[in-house]
Amino acid sequence: MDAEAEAAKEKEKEMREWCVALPKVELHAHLNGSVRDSTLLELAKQLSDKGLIVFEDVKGVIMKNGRSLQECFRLFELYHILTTDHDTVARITKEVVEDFAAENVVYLEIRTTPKNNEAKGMTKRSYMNAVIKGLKTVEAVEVMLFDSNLRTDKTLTSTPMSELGGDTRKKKIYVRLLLSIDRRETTLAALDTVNLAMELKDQGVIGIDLSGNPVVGEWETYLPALEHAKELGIPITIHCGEVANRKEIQAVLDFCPQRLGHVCCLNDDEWKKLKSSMIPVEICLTSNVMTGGAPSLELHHFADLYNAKHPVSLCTDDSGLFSTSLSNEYYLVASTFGLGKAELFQLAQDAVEFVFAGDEVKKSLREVFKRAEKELKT
Ligand SMILES: CNc1ncnc2c1ncn2[C@@H]1O[C@H](COP(=O)(O)O)[C@@H](O)[C@H]1O
Ligand SMILES: [Zn+2]
Repeated sequence: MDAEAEAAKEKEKEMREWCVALPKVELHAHLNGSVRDSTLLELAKQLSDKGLIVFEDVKGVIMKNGRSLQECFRLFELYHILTTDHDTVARITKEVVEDFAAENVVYLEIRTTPKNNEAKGMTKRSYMNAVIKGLKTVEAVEVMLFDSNLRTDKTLTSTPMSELGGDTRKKKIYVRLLLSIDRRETTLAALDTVNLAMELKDQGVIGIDLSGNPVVGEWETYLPALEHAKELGIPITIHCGEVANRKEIQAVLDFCPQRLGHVCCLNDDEWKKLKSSMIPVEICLTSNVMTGGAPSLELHHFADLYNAKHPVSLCTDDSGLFSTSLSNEYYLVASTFGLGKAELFQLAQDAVEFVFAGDEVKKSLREVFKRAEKELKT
């Protein structure tokens, strides 16, 4: 390798490490899309030992690189076969939190679809109990799940950055849950999910998401549930424009949720409407490029929104499925759009304002960033 290539490699390494050290806020992460490959393979092996699947076939699918949008939803079918029993749901939740905390995510909203599965004796409520149990078993890091943590925790605002960033002592991470309505669900099932979110609001659940295969289902089916959530004052985020469904994109923009995911296939009028709405957008670069929502990283609509000073927050969507991490998404923004460290820091910090958690949490997170600014060289 010549000296120039060597220097470029060194520079990339330094920037990647800086992106890991940067405190980050993750607002769009699906639980089952964020499972480690090693865990999926282990679960597949167990089912194969019981003769329920053929390990080699499943391994090929899990490790495959191609991830078209429709392939993703076929993969989720497989993931759900592997993960949907109470103990495994608790396990993957624990691991997902640990993985995000390990790369200095200081606030994490995990979204997941509560599932009924009669064969496993699972109801939407028992599925969520397993998720919450998983959060409580995290050991590698201190999970701040309740607002009451803030009253008992006097140390967070005075915790040195070194503790939040990869030191031997326990790091802290705020975790909140969003309940996803899957586009395959009926109106009644969607309403059940909203009611469950309300029941679990003292257990870390703070919002509702609409997701699932964008070529399936009708907006009118979920609307009563989304309106019910709005009436109850539950914050809502909606997957918008993963495919060019004009009628639905219009309806979503008119609905005015608190946040939007993706916004890939908007036409000029919808784009204008989005920008004047100032609704924060969860940007998922790798996911959009892999699934064809954006033609390439270079041509991703992040640049347009960022330059227009539209509120945006970088997110992973499905870090397991797309083999990415939030630090990698920040690195991609630096390497693709030329943002420097000061701009990346600002981008990470701005996301604090779009979290669904309350003012006390925001205040603590602002403190985290204030301290980090002094310690992280920008
Ligand atoms: C790639 N872009 C995407 N677009 C739409 N929905 C997506 C998604 N990625 C994930 N999901 C939604 O999240 C579920 C998996 O996590 P949970 O079982 O809920 O934890 C998927 O089944 C799908 O409904
Ligand atoms: Zn998503």
